[in-house]
Amino acid sequence: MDRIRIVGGNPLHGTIPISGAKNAALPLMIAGLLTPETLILDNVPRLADVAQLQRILGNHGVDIMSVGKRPGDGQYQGQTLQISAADIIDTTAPYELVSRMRASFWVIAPLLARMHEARVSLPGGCAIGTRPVDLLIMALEKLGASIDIDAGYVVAKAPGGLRGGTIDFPKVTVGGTHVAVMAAALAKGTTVITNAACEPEISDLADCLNKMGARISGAGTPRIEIEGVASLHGARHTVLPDRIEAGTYAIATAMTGGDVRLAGARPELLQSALDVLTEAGAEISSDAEGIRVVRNGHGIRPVQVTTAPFPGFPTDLQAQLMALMVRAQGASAITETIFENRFMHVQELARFGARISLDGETARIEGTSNLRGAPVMATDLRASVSLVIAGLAAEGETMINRVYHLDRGFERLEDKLKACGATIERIRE
Ligand SMILES: CC(=O)N[C@H]1[C@@H](OP(=O)(O)OP(=O)(O)OC[C@H]2O[C@@H](n3ccc(=O)[nH]c3=O)[C@H](O)[C@@H]2O)O[C@H](CO)[C@@H](O)[C@@H]1O
Ligand SMILES: C=C(OP(=O)(O)O)C(=O)O
Repeated sequence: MDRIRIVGGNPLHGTIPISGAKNAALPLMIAGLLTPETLILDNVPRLADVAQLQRILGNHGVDIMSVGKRPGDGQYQGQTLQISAADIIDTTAPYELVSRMRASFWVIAPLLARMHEARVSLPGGCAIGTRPVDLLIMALEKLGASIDIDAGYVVAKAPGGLRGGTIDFPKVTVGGTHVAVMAAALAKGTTVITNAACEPEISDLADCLNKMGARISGAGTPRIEIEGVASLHGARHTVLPDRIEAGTYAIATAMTGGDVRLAGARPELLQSALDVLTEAGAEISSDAEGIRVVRNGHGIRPVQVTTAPFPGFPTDLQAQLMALMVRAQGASAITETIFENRFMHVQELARFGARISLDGETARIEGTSNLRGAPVMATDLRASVSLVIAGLAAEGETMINRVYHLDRGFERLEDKLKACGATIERIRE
């Protein structure tokens, strides 16, 4: 299993190109199941999760062609995927494929909408909480599906096709909203979703579906209205930049000091995180090319932050912010409200000398300037990268084990950081 070795202490200087968003690319690829025509997606990141979803879609009979680099493309250019679901040959998504990734469960929506049946294993994904799918099931039931759980599989049927309905989510759910939007796109009649997730990845999915002939309005607000259509056609869409990757490198720069341009990042996608970083003492500016993060001279100020659905501070940046606060000049507090078990990084950060205590859903962090490199274990995707951030600032060597979590969500992480002066290498085993 690969490991990552870091020798900390170098400030970051340079430009980091921001990849297409994992959490947008996955639902967009799944949306390819909704049409027999070809969906072309540009700027798809080269990630383990994308490769895994290609296998899952392949199992349903989807033909996926990856167009490699063309002359003139930059070193970090995302790939173009041509997704053709002309014939869906299998409506089962098996445990062996689905258990590794949360988002793969969402294939249930297009399969049900187009084929009127689906049998999908209950999902896996990052171990950050129980992560039930009751609200996704509720949404499909509101659109007329009958659902049974059988031997670990969700078996969904809608013999006459789905019909529009009213879906009021009691809790904001990104996956629930993706599923409801995809299913409703091909349902007969109008669907209204209230308390919908407002994450930019929802708007990206809706934009793409509208290019495919769907009639969706209000995406990006808590009320989405969808007028179902009989069929969707092919389209071409560019995946939006990854706000979590951008936020991660912004935090890394604040952690080490330095001056980094995040090329292609869009500030409006992560304003709450940028505001927190400004409060912590980083200088942030942006222009048409991306975001610039600078921290020179002065230290890191402590902050009090609570995670919340978009536009609040994202839970997917909580671990990274905690790594930063480990080095703050004073005491900070971070409250996690989205997932009940998303503090797995706390015990690993302690190996660097971090002083963190947990009090229910709040972590209290006593900052220290004395971080020492250590052997650590990556536990989930964002926790893993928080260890990279700590390692970049710690004195001496850090060895991160189990980096396959990182490869799920960060494209060429070592290359991007090395280009900005970090001492970081992958040890392949
Ligand atoms: C692939 C992807 O895009 N993953 C993101 C997505 O995950 P995901 O879509 O799984 O997260 P949700 O927004 O659905 O989860 C939010 C909360 O709702 C709960 N819940 C969800 C569904 C359900 O049926 N019942 C239920 O109780 C969850 O346990 C959690 O406490 O949004 C999360 C919240 O921004 C991010 O951290 C993940 O990176
Ligand atoms: C939790 C994440 O991914 P998933 O929902 O796929 O587990 C994430 O992207 O941080």
